[in-house]
Amino acid sequence: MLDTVTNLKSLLKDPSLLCTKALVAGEWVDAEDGKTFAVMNPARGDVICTVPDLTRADTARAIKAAEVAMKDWAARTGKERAAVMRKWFELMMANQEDLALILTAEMGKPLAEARGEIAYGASFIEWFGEEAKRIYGETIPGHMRDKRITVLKQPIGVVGSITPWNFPNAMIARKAGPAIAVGCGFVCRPASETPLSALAMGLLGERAGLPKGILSVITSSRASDIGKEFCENHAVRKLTFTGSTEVGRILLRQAADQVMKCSMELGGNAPFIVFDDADLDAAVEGAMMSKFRNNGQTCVCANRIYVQAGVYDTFAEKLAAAVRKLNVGDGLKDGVTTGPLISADAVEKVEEHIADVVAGGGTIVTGGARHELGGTFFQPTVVTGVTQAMKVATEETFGPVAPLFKFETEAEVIEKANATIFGLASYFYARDVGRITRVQEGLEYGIVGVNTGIISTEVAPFGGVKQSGLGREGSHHGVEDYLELKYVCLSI
Ligand SMILES: NC(=O)C1=CN([C@@H]2O[C@H](COP(=O)(O)OP(=O)(O)OC[C@H]3O[C@@H](n4cnc5c(N)ncnc54)[C@H](OP(=O)(O)O)[C@@H]3O)[C@@H](O)[C@H]2O)C=CC1
Ligand SMILES: O=C(O)CCCC(=O)O
Repeated sequence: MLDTVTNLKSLLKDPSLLCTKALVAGEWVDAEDGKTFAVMNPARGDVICTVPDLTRADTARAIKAAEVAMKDWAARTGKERAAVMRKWFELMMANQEDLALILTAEMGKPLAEARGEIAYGASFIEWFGEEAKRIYGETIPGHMRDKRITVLKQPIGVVGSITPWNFPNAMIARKAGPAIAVGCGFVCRPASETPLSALAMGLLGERAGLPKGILSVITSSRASDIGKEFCENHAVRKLTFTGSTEVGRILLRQAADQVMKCSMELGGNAPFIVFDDADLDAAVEGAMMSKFRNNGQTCVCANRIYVQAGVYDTFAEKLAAAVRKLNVGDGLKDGVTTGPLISADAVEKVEEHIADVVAGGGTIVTGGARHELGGTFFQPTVVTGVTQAMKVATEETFGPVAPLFKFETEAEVIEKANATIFGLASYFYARDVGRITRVQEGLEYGIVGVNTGIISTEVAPFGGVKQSGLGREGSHHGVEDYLELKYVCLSI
């Protein structure tokens, strides 16, 4: 174990970024009961280090500290808060390489993608820091001659955050950014698989000048305990969650008891549609990015690829050729494009989906099995002959499997694309302007990528409809979920 810590530390320009204590109420601490849990490297299957396994009581301390600290923080001007956030952004970018190394070690994505995620995460801190200066209220013409109506926007209160392992930095940044920018205290509980990126962000936030207690990082293997503390502690006024729809539902039920405002960024089942008038090479490139980014482990990854009959075979050949060029391996090695899956469970789910396609009469064009590297490495896979009756049509695979469905007409594919409880991201490739307009309007999704496989940016509202979630993250809309409106009626 010590060897691995030393190895990772020796790669870092600033070894102090590899934190093995938790950040609670402005102090770097152990768990109150002294327990710890191990953080694994999914590419090597060994332990990187251990971190404190914090309890509900530790979380309650962090919440109390956030409640106290936000009084002064919220009273500062937007410009003052923006200055601290600017510094935080700059420190994240100055330490991009170290943060990326830590991220790849604990999560497995290739280093180039990890660098991209750090820049993406930092962009939310930068963007929302700038928004801190623009939290405008309103005046409304009075309803009587002697009445003046104003609407104030005030920070909602302490925010509890629960995030997944697939974006250990960016998912926290796009919640912490708006919360802290508008003046809230923020208590985050990163996924138990990936606490190290969160701790490093916490350390840089501290160095940037965030006041003690404004940001706590609760490392814990006891996810449901921490979720309960967030939902039952009266000081917490907002819960923000990214993860599966299943856990989102549990948290929404729990949060109902104290009528807490919730943002939920949940599962997806993204359709990726290729029409026969599309630029096929561009569509293949877009599908590669959308499907295989993060080894298929994002909620906006293409999950169902619908290809119009006339171009189906050609598209399948071109996609399979591109997939065969992917280089699977340890994300820390040069030239690797595709890391391991996060866990043995994830591998099993991928295998289950492929077996279900084959049992239903589908064909494996490339891949289809565990990778010779062993562990949780899996061959990037393309399957054809996929139908709406198969599991991949309704379940999120969260892995490197591109299932190709054949369709004939525009109306048919819109109906099939919408036949899901999810509604996060969708994509299509076409050139006819009438078709582009009809299809973007017809897709029941929070996000539509037209002739692009990448839609993520801090300047646009990210979020889903139906059972993919509630609320939007990013853009000027992203601060609204962290604010309360106060209507003031002045009689003169
Ligand atoms: N929308 C998205 O981006 C994501 C979607 N998913 C989907 O969910 C599937 C399962 O992935 P998984 O990571 O297990 O997602 P989960 O929804 O189980 O986990 C997300 C976060 O919630 C925490 N959590 C789990 N149970 C509870 C609970 N009862 N109360 C409070 N917090 C809880 C987890 O903690 P811990 O780390 O300890 O488990 C983690 O931090 C994936 O295969 C994918 O289909 C997953 C991740 C992200
Ligand atoms: O998987 C997620 O939860 C978010 C996808 C990352 C992004 O593109 O913003």
